[in-house]
Amino acid sequence: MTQIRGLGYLKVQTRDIDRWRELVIDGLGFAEGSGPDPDTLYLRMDERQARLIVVPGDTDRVLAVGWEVRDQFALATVGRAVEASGTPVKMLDEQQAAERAVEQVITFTDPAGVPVEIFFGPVLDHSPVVTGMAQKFVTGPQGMGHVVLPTTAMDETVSFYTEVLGFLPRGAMKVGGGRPPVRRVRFLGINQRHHSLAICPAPFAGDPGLVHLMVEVDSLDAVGMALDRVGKSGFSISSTLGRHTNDKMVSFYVRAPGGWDIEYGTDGMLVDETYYTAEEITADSYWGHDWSGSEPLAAFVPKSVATTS
Ligand SMILES: Cc1ccc(O)c(O)c1CC[C@@H]1C(=O)CC[C@]2(C)C(=O)CC[C@@H]12
Ligand SMILES: [Fe+2]
Repeated sequence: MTQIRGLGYLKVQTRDIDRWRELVIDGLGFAEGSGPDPDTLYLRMDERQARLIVVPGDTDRVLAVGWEVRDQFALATVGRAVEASGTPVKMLDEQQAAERAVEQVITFTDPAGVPVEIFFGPVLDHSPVVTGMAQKFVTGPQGMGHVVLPTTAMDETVSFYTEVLGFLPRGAMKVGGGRPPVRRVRFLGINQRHHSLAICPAPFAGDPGLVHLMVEVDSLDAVGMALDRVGKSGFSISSTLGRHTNDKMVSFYVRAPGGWDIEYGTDGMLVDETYYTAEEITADSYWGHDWSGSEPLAAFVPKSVATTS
């Protein structure tokens, strides 16, 4: 039984904070919050102080994938399991926890090299969440959404998340034509959201360390309006609107500065663990999701020619 309850927050660094602001606030309708650093973008989706944190810097990369546990006892259990697996764990001090607006947080690096944080006790902001399209983000017991992480060490990374952190397999899809040696994207879940994490075999590790972040909203109209807005602002649409075969989400993907995507969707299914068995899908979508206009993901091209904006 996993202790992890959901994706809690995502912290990224970017070279283009102004463009990030246009994307997430003007385009996707995140609510602007506030936090300790005046130059950092704190983005609210719900009663949390921040779910998405965008920090200006000299590279585009993931700074932390934050996973939430119930309480201090669950946090200690996860910390012991990670240590026992041979991965060194650091407990952050009170000030570092306060910066993250949580009570307590531990950090370590996963086998893909992604910085992971496990926390409990998010600090709430009870002021109204004023979103750009009056939409509500679907969070709560399903967490913030999902992330897809690239890895050059597929087996180690999947073992770590399943056997050490207790993520549950939620199916897979063959990639790269499906010919031997067969490679699969693996979807992993920890709550009723079909997947909170997917691990994707990629040829290049390192920055940005992300394939995409998915956030879900409560109406198709908000998805359509966001698609219009980011298109008008000149952002590259990596994938057109479509419905996924596994989580049934209707979504589009927009390229963020840094060479990775934000998936913006609605109508995702709820998994009933009593009856669920892990499936292998043979198409990513029932309709739509045309990736043909996509600029290459940074995780799929060598560093020197990576698309970074
Ligand atoms: C197939 C699928 C199901 C549900 C999702 O939320 C979802 O994001 C996907 C696609 C995952 C993934 C991607 O986003 C980038 C392009 C990828 C790596 C592929 O080339 C196959 C799987 C795709
Ligand atoms: Fe996704």
